[in-house]
Amino acid sequence: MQSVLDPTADTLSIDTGLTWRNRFAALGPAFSTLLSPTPLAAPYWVAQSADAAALLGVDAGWMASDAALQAFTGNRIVAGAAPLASVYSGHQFGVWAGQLGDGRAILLGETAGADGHPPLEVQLKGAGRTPYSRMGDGRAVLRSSIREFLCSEAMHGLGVATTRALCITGSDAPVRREEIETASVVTRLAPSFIRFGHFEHFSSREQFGELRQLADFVIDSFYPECRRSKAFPDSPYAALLQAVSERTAQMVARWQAVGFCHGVMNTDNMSILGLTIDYGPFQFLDGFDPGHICNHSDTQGRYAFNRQPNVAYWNLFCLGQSLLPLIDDQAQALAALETYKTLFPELLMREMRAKLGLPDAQSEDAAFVEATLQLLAAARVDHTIFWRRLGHWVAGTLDQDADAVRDLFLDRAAFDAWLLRYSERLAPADRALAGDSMRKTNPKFVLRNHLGEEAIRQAKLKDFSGVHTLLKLLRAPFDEHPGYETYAGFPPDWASSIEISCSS
Ligand SMILES: Nc1ncnc2c1ncn2[C@@H]1O[C@H](COP(=O)(O)OP(=O)(O)OP(=O)(O)O)[C@@H](O)[C@H]1O
Ligand SMILES: [Mg+2]
Repeated sequence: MQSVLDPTADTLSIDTGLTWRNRFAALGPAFSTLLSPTPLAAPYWVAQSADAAALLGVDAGWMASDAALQAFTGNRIVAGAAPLASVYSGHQFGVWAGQLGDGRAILLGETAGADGHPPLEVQLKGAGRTPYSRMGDGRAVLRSSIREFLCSEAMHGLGVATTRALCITGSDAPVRREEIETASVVTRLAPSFIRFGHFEHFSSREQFGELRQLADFVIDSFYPECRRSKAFPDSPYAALLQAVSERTAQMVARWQAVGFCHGVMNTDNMSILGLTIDYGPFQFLDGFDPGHICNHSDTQGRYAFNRQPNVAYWNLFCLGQSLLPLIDDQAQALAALETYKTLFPELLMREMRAKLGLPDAQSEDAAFVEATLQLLAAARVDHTIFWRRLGHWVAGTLDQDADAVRDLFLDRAAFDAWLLRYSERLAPADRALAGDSMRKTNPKFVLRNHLGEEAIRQAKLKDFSGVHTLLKLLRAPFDEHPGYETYAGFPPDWASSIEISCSS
């Protein structure tokens, strides 16, 4: 679908200073539709991530220009880019949904990368209708775009594999959701935006030539070691399934450790590179509730916090099924998937040991971690605050007698019994060292719903300072940031009534 550009606008293409190579576009028309974004009236800047700009290698001065604003809103053609919408399918809430595709995210293209900057795909989310928009309007609203922008950069700050966000622009153009809101575009970056759903698409249609082409592209571009796999010397595709299982295990283990609930783990929202993708109804846990459901539309709780590890396996299984025509041996596919089942618990245990500052691995650690989580769950103790305060107690810098941690629990006796057990386990550790490493894995700042809501409320009034402040804190969430204590505090009472649904 070729959009009609504003005839009064300067239609000369914009030079971003980047070199483009657009490999996904070169896969051919079975994979995507070439099209231009649909311009938005009178765009304005909401925020930019200087870190993401530095990663991409785009000039900081140029990012301040009107040309950048127009380019990243999709209002002007970018020289050298080959914009497109890709086709994928997927399972949504456990049910086969058939064809989906980029209904509102338009891939500008892929940079060639140079001088220490990796090649990256640049994608505009909310840039207009595509052949895959179905009933949708191709737009994203300011509210959800701010959440996506901030959470992308927050997750990177937390050390979670994720798509990145370069910038966010807004327009007063109205967008109808439950109420009339305004349009926004988030520019996302990733080495690739290919999802499990891309594979499911071609497999389900028995387009095995395209399936192989896609798998070869992913292997040669991102997993070249799969051609030399020791475990699967005869099948690079089984090796690919294993490699994706590993990356997914790493991603989900880190989610669980930081208390991140994704909310829509459909197979079309699972990255083939193991990146967190699609920040919709996500939530960081406030009080620790293992069964927490963050997506108001998820009535069955399929994507509850403690179900995420199993859902990831279910999704990998779908990917495995879609790769079967290439692997051609069910036992090999199952063996590749088995990697997730063995690796995930190991990685999660490693994360939990780090959170606890344990100096080594012992056989009773699993039971101790379980007891710790039960203690937190029983009192719905604030997840982020507990771990952060624990680190301070271990380091002995603040809170020598653990009062600040104890205060989080109603059942003081249960806490003291736990603390005794913990102290014994910690005894051989260098406390200063342990406390220091705990504060490098247990963040002080996470993007809690109420913090996002407050920044969104201001942004709707054209005050973007709340977004900028959150970005400053969340890009470095382990730092103390003196003066910003309120952003690290307990959620207000109204936070529990925030309802985040799929509407975005
Ligand atoms: N407003 C919209 N207009 C057109 N298509 C949409 C819209 N909202 C969602 N879709 C499409 O519906 C499908 C599922 O949406 P989902 O919420 O998972 O993705 P998304 O948030 O749009 O984007 P992404 O997964 O790229 O972050 C996708 O094909 C998506 O492109
Ligand atoms: Mg999606």
